[in-house]
This record gives sequence, structure tokens and C-alpha cells, in this order.
Amino acid sequence: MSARLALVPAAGSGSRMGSDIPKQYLTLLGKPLLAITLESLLSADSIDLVYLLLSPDDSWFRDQVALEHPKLRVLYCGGASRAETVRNGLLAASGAADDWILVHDAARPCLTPAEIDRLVATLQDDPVGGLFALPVADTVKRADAAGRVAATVPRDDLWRAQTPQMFRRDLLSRALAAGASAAVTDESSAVEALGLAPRLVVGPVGNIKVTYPADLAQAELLLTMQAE
Ligand SMILES: Nc1ccn([C@@H]2O[C@H](COP(=O)(O)OP(=O)(O)OP(=O)(O)O)[C@@H](O)[C@H]2O)c(=O)n1
Ligand SMILES: C[C@](O)(CO)[C@H](O)COP(=O)(O)O
Repeated sequence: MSARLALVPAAGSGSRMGSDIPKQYLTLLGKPLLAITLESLLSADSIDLVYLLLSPDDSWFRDQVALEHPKLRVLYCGGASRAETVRNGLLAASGAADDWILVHDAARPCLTPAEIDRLVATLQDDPVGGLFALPVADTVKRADAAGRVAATVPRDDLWRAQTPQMFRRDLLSRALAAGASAAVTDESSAVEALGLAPRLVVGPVGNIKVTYPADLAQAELLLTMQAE
């Protein structure tokens, strides 16, 4: 059977969070956010190895997290963009062309091991691969330059992409080799650019990305509810 590897890009600066340290090192319920994300992936039976992708000048992981686990590999290979970090990680992580690669944002700490196993079970026979995503639940507006409504946009076919995003290593490497343009904000968009259609798998509502300060309280609430 093909190996299943998780790649965790964690080399961002967290500029929208506006904190003194990168958001992946902020504390949630007494633990670094990054440690929570990693522990979930390391606990998932469907994942064989977890590659953590850090910035080359990261000292926080060693000083503040220092997590060790037989399934964890730490690479200091972060790039200027998320796509570049993932591309560097793929080049550095050893394995076979048909390995399944699950890329999961360090900044999504509320994903449970059971949900990871569900994604793997859903996609392991898929010819392309796919991602967790959620159908858009609100009415969607397009804005003009003055911040007024220019149009109401039909949302029947709109989804919000989450992670993990799961593709075979050879396909993902080919997709990301073309370069990390600004439009490539997730792995799916790189695969789509090859003319392929990744599968959308309805993701957990609680699989939020911690982006702004208000997301920290929401993540703590979700984690508290999971622990009950
Ligand atoms: N050069 C980069 C940029 C982002 N990421 C990672 O990609 C994930 C999703 O990115 P995002 O939420 O945008 O994180 P940041 O880039 O850190 O945040 P911001 O855009 O607010 O600066 C995060 O886990 C982040 O650490 C990365 O590994 N390398
Ligand atoms: C990959 C991602 O989490 C999908 O929603 C997201 O695109 C990454 O964050 P960014 O804000 O686009 O950098």
C-alpha cells in the first residue's frame, strides 16, 4: 500500500494576526498552537509520517515546542510563500512517486484524527485526489472600489477550501514545479492548473484557520468542546 505522508507548512509570519511571534507559536489552552496541530496528525492511524516545514531561521520550535515523536520529521525548508514551502518540503521528504501527500496548514489546529482518517478513506481510491472544503453558507456580494455592493454573486457552486489537501506525490510535484505564482494559494489550485478536477469532500465546520486575533478564542472554544 502507498505511504501516507502529512506535510505541515509552518513557515509563515502570521502578519494578519499582528502578534510579536508567528501565530503558530501562540498559546491555545496552555499549549503552542503548532503542537496541537501536530499531535492530531501524529495520532491519526491513517498517517505514516508527518513532515513539519519550518522557516530556515525558526528557533521557536526548538526552544518552545521541542516535540519529539517517532512519526515526526522536522525540515527547515520554508520559502517566501506557502506554495514554495510545500514545494521545498516535497523535494526534501523522501519516498515513492505514488505516496499520498496530505498538506495541512499548521494554522488549523481544530482538525481531529478521526476527520483525517475520514478524508484518507474517502480519497484513497480517487484518480486525482482532493480536499476538505465547505459549501458557502452566506449570501455573497462583490464589492466596488468604494466598498459598496456591485453585485450579488450566485453561490450554489461556491465552496471554501480547507486543508488537508491530498494528492499523489508525483502529481503534486508536477503541479508545484511550474512555480509558486500568487494565484497558487493551495495545492488544489496548482493541480487545477494542470487541467484536473480535485474532489471536494465536505469538511468539518470546526476546521477553522487561525488568521485574525478573534480566531484564537474560537479555536479555544472548539478545542474545549472536542475535549468534553
Ligand atoms: N511562506 C509561507 C507562508 C505561509 N506558510 C504556512 O501556510 C499556512 C497558511 O498560511 P496563512 O494562514 O496565510 O499563514 P501566514 O502566512 O503565516 O499568515 P499571514 O498571511 O497573515 O502572514 C500557515 O500554517 C503558514 O505558516 C508557510 O509555511 N510558508
Ligand atoms: C490553503 C488554505 O488554507 C485554503 O483555505 C488557504 O488558502 C491558506 O491561507 P492563505 O490565506 O491563502 O495564505
